[in-house]
Amino acid sequence: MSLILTDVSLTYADGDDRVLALDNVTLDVPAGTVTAVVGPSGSGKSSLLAVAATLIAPDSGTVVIDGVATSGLSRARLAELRRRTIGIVFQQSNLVPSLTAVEQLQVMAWIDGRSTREARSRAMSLLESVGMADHADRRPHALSGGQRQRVNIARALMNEPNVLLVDEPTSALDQERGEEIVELVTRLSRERHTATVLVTHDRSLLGAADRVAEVHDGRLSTVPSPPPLTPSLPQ
Ligand SMILES: Nc1ncnc2c1ncn2[C@@H]1O[C@H](COP(=O)(O)OP(=O)(O)OP(=O)(O)O)[C@@H](O)[C@H]1O
Repeated sequence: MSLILTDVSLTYADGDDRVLALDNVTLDVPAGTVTAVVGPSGSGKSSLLAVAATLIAPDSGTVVIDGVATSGLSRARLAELRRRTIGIVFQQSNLVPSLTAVEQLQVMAWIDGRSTREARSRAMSLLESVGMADHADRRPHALSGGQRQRVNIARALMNEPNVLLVDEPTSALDQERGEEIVELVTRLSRERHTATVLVTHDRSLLGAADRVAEVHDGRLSTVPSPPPLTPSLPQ
């Protein structure tokens, strides 16, 4: 299944004027692939993610998720679609301070009305797949920025979404941790067949993405992917 945006335009009210945030954007993200979206501040990256997440309805154009056209759906139906189909990793870690890593994930299943035992075993297996099984009982304050981001990513996958939207996952991390997070997102997207969009301002992190799309003043263009990063040789 996939995420398809076709001719999407979005404006925001700005006093008596309107700001054009997305200008006829078309993007097709197949299952199991990662499209990285890069662009300068204010170019429309967050707007693109918000439209893909069905959090903002575009002025025109269509968003089709898993074959479902989202325009005209009720708020309740959109909320259900988001819960079941879309995993979102926000730029700011929004883990609950009082919950352990495994509980952060379990909450997602509780909201979805699933059984506690099944939720715990799925949460543990996801933490394992992001390299955090040993830290399952730690609360956010006892985790590093990169570890918190791993828990965020695992949590976004808890309800087995077909679409994964990741907003600037590396902004609080150094280069090496940033690369690890992008590689992790790519591996998980392939393993779990998610159609993934990853927004970043840092082009040097994009070696792992299948495709890079560049956004400027709300217009999107696909650019050739950079070659994979090669490890530097010892001196
Ligand atoms: N709620 C809003 N009301 C009015 N204008 C907005 C609103 N949100 C965003 N904009 C404008 O829309 C344009 C696109 O903003 P957006 O946040 O999508 O860019 P961005 O590429 O994500 O930026 P950044 O990298 O700084 O987060 C900008 O000109 C911004 O000022």
